[in-house]
Amino acid sequence: MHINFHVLGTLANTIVDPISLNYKDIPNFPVSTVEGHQGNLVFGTLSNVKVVCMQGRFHYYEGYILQKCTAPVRVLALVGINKLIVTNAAGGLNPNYKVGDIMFIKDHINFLGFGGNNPLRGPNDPRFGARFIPMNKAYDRALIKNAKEITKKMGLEKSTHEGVYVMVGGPNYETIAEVNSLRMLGADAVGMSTIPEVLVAKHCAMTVFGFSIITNECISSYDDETEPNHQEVLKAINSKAESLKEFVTILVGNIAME
Ligand SMILES: O=P(O)(O)O[C@@H]1C[C@H](O)[C@@H](CO)O1
Ligand code: HPA
Repeated sequence: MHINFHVLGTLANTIVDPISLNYKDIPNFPVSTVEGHQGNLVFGTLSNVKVVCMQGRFHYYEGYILQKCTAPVRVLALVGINKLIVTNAAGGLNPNYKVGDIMFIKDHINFLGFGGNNPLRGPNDPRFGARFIPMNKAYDRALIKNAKEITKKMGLEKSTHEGVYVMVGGPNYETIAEVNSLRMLGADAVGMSTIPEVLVAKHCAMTVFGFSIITNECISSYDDETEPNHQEVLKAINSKAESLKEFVTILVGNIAME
């Protein structure tokens, strides 16, 4: 199983018998350039399950093409990973979402993909998967159900949602008109990542579970004086790190028992 715990890099510290490889020491691997993304691939066990954890991911806005951003997912497939947990920091578009809430991703809107910017663009490599792939069942329903049961037992029910994630290119945060249009499209949370990795994971038939940590409430009024910033994003993530580590550890154990 692979856990993409880029933002909660501290999860990697709970991995038993860790073997950590710095991205710069892996041939042709991209390197993380974003604050909070540490840049290690950590192998070990969690809940007695063999896992690989990515401490740091790659974004289109860093200048990498999407094929490069998602290359690690294919590396993981080649080392035998068939289940992927993806996480991200996201702005809350849904007015009911508060900072620190968790949103299980039930679906996504691939804004970059609408124009054809897709990591699967180009000649298809049939060793990984088919040319045309369905995405209507991208996020595993059984794992969402399982995750809901865990957060309920942890007393997090009221701060947990199930919603639609939309990816924009970044690195700027959204204008007010953009926030309002993304809401109209039916998105609940907005971020700058995750979807390319999910596309590549689905191409090679991985089971995917994803969740967003709501790090800021998107600003939708011209009267609002506040501005989003990366420090508040990091602060919100850090404040949730312990409970999310517990959540992921239980989820991994449950998946292994299935
Ligand atoms: O890497 P993710 O998508 O989790 O983090 C979001 C998007 C940007 O990298 C950053 C903006 O604050 O947070
Ligand atoms: N917009 C886009 N990406 C983000 C945000 C946001 O408000 N917060 C964290 N990542």
